[in-house]
Amino acid sequence: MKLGYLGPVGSYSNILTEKYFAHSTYTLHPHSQIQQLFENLDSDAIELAIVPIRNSTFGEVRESAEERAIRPKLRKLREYSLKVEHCLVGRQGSKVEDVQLVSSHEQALGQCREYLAGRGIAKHLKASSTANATHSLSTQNSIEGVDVGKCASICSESCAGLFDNLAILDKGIQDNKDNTTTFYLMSYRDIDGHSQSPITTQQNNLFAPLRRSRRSRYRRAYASADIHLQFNTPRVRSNSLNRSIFQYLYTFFSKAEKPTHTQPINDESNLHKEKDQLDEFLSVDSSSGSGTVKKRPSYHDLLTNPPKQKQSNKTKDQQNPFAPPFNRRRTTSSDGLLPNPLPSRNLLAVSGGSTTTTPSTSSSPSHTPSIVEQQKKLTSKSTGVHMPKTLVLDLDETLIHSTSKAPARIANSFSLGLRGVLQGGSNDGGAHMVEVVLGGRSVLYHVYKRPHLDFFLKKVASWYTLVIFTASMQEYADPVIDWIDGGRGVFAKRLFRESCTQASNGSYMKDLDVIDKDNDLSRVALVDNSPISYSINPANGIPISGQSALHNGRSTCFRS
Ligand SMILES: O=C(O)C(=O)Cc1ccccc1
Repeated sequence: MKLGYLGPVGSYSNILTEKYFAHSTYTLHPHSQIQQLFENLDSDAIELAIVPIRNSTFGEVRESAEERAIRPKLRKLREYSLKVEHCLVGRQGSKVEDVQLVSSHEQALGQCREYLAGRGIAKHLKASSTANATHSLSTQNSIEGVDVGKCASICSESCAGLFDNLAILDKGIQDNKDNTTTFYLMSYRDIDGHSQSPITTQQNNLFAPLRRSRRSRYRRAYASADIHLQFNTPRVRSNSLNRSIFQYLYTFFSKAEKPTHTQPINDESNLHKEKDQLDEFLSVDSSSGSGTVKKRPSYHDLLTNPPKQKQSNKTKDQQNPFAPPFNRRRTTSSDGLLPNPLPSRNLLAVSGGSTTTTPSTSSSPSHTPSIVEQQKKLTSKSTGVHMPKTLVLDLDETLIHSTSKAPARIANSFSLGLRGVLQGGSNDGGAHMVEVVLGGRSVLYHVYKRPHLDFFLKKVASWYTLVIFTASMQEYADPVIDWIDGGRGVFAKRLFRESCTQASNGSYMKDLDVIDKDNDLSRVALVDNSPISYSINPANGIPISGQSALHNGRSTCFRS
């Protein structure tokens, strides 16, 4: 069987291919471009291809994602992991201090970014593979006008050993010592009788929004599989972290796939289920026609045509007669009405009845070790170069939806005096009840989790430091956060209304410097349904559709 890989000899794809396929069943065919691999699969010139998919440090392999995206019928048969250790390689006699230009595959450059920055190696040249870059270093006199004595490449140790005139200048230069690349074995065929349904369709829909220029290609390719795509690219200014979080959001479930180099992939249904969960989380509707991506509101849409509850020109607080002025914590308003503990909604104040104590602000049951503690442990092992990334999450309409109106079907039980019981955290009608006591009066909120919130939090908590930043009041938000945290300790920090900055029009903005003024903002992103929230740090914002928009007639959207 003909198996293609990204060559030439010495590339990481070659190392992996030799490791698993060096026997008589396969003839190995190096390719100089990832795109060629896919085209040869299309034309049947090769039956199988080893394709680099993603890296633990630098994320998705862009070309592979793009090529997979336009081939919904291509199947993943197996998955392999390769630990990747990079060397800086130069001509014999050259020194690290002299290197001005480094060439390699963009993945390798990305995986060594901090190393290169630390040594002032500023010129980076992308090559089709690590081995090709190294081959050029060996054979050319200058690269991009820089004398080859001042050039280097990044490749494996075994690749460096293939060239007599080259020497290893430094070893283990990847930023993350535990640097692993995942490869897929891909084919249009059923190999070894493993019948596979195409798995790429849904994932690919998720990649598709990333590249505007490729849309017509995607559209045509999908149309041939009777899948009709709609595109919507949220127009956010990006920094590398929110790009990577976008990538995560779009490819969430590819991370959930298990390494299967010894087993065929046969848990398709799980993969699809998990992907559906993400779609729902992101309000991508995969139920309306196979693989159709429902339009998510873009950044621009959100600014010009905000979700319903924000359509008025009035500020969040102006809309709400109960809202207190910013930065003035009080328990009663001057008009004697209850202050609004939430940032933006008109509330129905529920009065009367005996008041119960608001759950304590730090009442998370203690679990040892909590996710945050586990993460701290991991971080303390990491080098100073590897600072954790912080994912800041808005609360209302991003993670939860709440209302102070009793849903019709539970209104009766509510009036029968269930409140005392519910306050302890029971569910009724899918809602969790939170009683907020302000100024001696209480309001009961029905709080609904965004679908699959628990799964989402579990996943992101293992990758990022999580912070809740809400424009709601602490008295309301704390018990809600306690509930969604469920004693896991997923949130490292909680920031409330008093940490917001109020704009001249009264709306609340979230200045990310508040989290930690020494924090490097390139490592912080804020997921928020309201673009105003990240208007101080627009490059750090990740829009997400507001949950109440999802609520329209789709009660299943809010499950606990
Ligand atoms: O260029 C190579 O050697 C490849 O096979 C792609 C790649 C690059 C960097 C890490 C892993 C795979």
